[in-house]
Parts: sequence; structure tokens; C-alpha cells
Amino acid sequence: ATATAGSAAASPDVAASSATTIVTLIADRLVLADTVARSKWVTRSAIDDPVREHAVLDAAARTAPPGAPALRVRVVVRDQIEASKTVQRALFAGWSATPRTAPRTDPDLRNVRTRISDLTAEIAAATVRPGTVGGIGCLADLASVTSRVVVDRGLDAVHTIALVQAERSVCSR
Ligand SMILES: C=C(O[C@@H]1C=C(C(=O)O)C=C[C@H]1O)C(=O)O
Repeated sequence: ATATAGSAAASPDVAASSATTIVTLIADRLVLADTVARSKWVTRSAIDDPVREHAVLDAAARTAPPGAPALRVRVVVRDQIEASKTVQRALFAGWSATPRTAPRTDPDLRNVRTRISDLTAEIAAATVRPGTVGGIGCLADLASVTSRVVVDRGLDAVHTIALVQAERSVCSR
């Protein structure tokens, strides 16, 4: 790696470790979409839940630290919601096509939704933390961390695509 002049915040190690933090949080949140999808399938609920989506966005904007760019938090959290629905729709499509693989029992969503809320707040905080992701090398760090997380967790194509979708705005400023 080429050494870059500059502050500690801009050092390659710090940037890469913050990419690891945010990608890990995003992947942790995304895999919870499976449980949400199972519950919605069994209870015949809609994948889109505009009321809950609104609440998730507002809560994230509220937990963002003072002075943080609220719009940026909303954009990143919106990406998490859309990526979650990408996974849910793909699972629904698979279960429709092959009904014997469809879930039959309704998992309890309460704990999962609490965990989704907690992870959303952590993602929001990591998104706006000064000196973390962003700038030169951000996309490269994101790509290398993402490929490692995909392998480590054995993510399938659907979750991999949704993970990239969820990272869409991580490097924008
Ligand atoms: C995850 C859910 O499904 C969708 C995704 C949401 C999210 O990622 O926060 C919120 C509402 C739903 O449109 C859910 O209903 O909890």
C-alpha cells in the first residue's frame, strides 16, 4: 500500500477499520430480513410497511448526534430499509416458486425488531462519525471489506446483492 501523508483520521488503517465496522453492522442488520420475511409470509403481511419505515427513519434521525447531517443519516437508513425489502422479496419469490421450501411457523418478531432498531442507530452513528469512512479509498475499502464479509458469512447471491445495495451511500458525502 502507498503511504499517504496526513492525519491519523485519514490513515489507511483507520479508514479500513471503520469500513469493517460499518459493513459488519450493515450485514448484521440485513440478515435479520430473513426472520422478518418468514413472519410476514406466515402471517400474510405486506413486505412494505410505510408506517414502520417512517418510524425507523425518524428514530434514526433523532439518535444521530447533534450537528450530524440528518439528511445523510436518512439516506443511509433508507438504503438499509430498501435492501431489507430486496431480501424479503427474493425470499417470497423463492417460496412462491417452490412452496415446499416456504416457512410454516411464525417467528416472534419483537426481539428482531428491537435488534433492527438498535443496529439502525449504530449504523446511523457510524455513518456520521467524523474521520471514518469517506474520501479517497473509501470505495476500495468498502469493496475489500465486503468481499471478506461475504466469504466469512457465506452470504448467498441475494444477500450479497442486497449488501451492496445497502452500502450505496456509505462513501458519499
Ligand atoms: C424489516 C421490516 O420490513 C421492512 C423493512 C424495514 C426496515 O428495514 O427497517 C421496515 C419496514 C418494512 O417495510 C419490518 O417490517 O420490520
